[in-house]
Parts: sequence; C-alpha cells; structure tokens
Amino acid sequence: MSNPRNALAQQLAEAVYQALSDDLERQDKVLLVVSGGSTPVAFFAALAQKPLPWARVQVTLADERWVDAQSQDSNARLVREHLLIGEAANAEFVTLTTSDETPEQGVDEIARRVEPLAWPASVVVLGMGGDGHTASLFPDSPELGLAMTTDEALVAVRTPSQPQPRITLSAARLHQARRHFLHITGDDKRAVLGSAMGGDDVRQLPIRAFLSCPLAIYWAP
Ligand SMILES: O=C1O[C@H](COP(=O)(O)O)[C@@H](O)[C@H](O)[C@H]1O
Repeated sequence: MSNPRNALAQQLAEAVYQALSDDLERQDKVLLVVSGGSTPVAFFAALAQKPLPWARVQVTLADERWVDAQSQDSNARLVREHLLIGEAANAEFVTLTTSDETPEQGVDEIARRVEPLAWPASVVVLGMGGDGHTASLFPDSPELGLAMTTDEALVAVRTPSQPQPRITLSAARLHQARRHFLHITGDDKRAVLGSAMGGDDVRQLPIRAFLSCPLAIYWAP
C-alpha cells in the first residue's frame, strides 16, 4: 500500500509543476517560494524529477533560521540536498542568510538579493507548525505585527519559542504570489488548521492570514 504522505508529495509536486509550466509559457523566468522544516522532503524529491526547464526556475525560501548553511537546521541545506538535484540543480537558488552575526544586520543585503527575482512568485508552498506559525510568522514573535503589515519583502524576527533568530518573507510578499499551497501532515496539524478556520485572530494562529488567498490545502495523515 502506498504511503499517504508520499502520495501527497507526488500530488503536490504535480500541481506545482503544472503551475510553473503554465507561467513559463508566458514568462522567461518563474519564481517558486518553498518552506523548510521537515515536511517538504518528499515533495522536493518528487518536484526535482519533473521535466521543467530548470535554468528558468528561480527558487527562494519563505523563511530561514539564522544558522550556518551547513547546519542541520538550515532550510537552504534542505533545499540543496532534496530539491536541487539532477536537472533541478540548474535552478537559480537565492538564499536568505549572509555572513553577518544577526539577521538584522543582513536583512538589507538579502532584500537587495531577492528584489531582482521574478516577483510576483508563481507559487508559494507554505508549511505550518503545531503553533499555527507559517514561514517564520510566529504567534509569540514581537515582530509579528510588523511582518504582517510591512510593505518590505523581509523581516528579521526573534521568537522566544525558537532557538535561533530568523528571517521571513513578509505576509505582503507572500500574499502577492499567484498561487498558494499549504503542505501539512498529521492529525495534530489538521486540528490546528481546523481551529484556524474557526477564528480570525492572526496573532493567535498566523496561518489565518493565508486562508483566503485562496489556499490549496495538501494534507495527509
Ligand atoms: O520552522 C519552520 O517550520 C515550518 C513547519 O515545519 P515542519 O517541520 O513542521 O514541517 C516551516 O514551514 C518553516 O519553513 C520552517 O522554517
């Protein structure tokens, strides 16, 4: 019997492939924004197999932990190891860290790096944590209000619940995208999403800010 999480990853990869292919008929370059964490591994592996003209695909992250590129916690490392393989290694990957000590010091340089990309993104694939965070928009982050309202592309965030400082695309920049997908697994996250759908306070469950994008939900047990 096929693993439902692998089947979900294949379905999501097919949907993202179709979306990028559609936009590539009209645009020279397309931008794909992906999330990190643990959930996207099988999706990345499935997407990497798709016959895209990868040199015309730009990839960046919804968010990043302020860690070394080799760290197990690096979202960029996840993308490099699981998505940018085979033909997909020809994609242009724009990362969200610098050699600066802090994201506050690096954020302007990263903003200059991401600005030339092919915005609006064709596709944003969001993840969600058990606390309802998405990208690095955390309920307990003092910068959540700023990240939800700023017109800037990026915000440096410090979140008491998280071991490292982070950088995140702002809600405005994520909202701009043509298509939004949410990739989650497990009954616990389904319950969190159910709670999110039953209320409207984005400070409690930041995923709420994206529920009406519209958001294509990809869930498996
Ligand atoms: O910290 C993060 O968490 C979320 C969810 O990750 P998961 O491990 O529960 O799949 C992720 O979407 C985000 O990009 C990441 O930085």
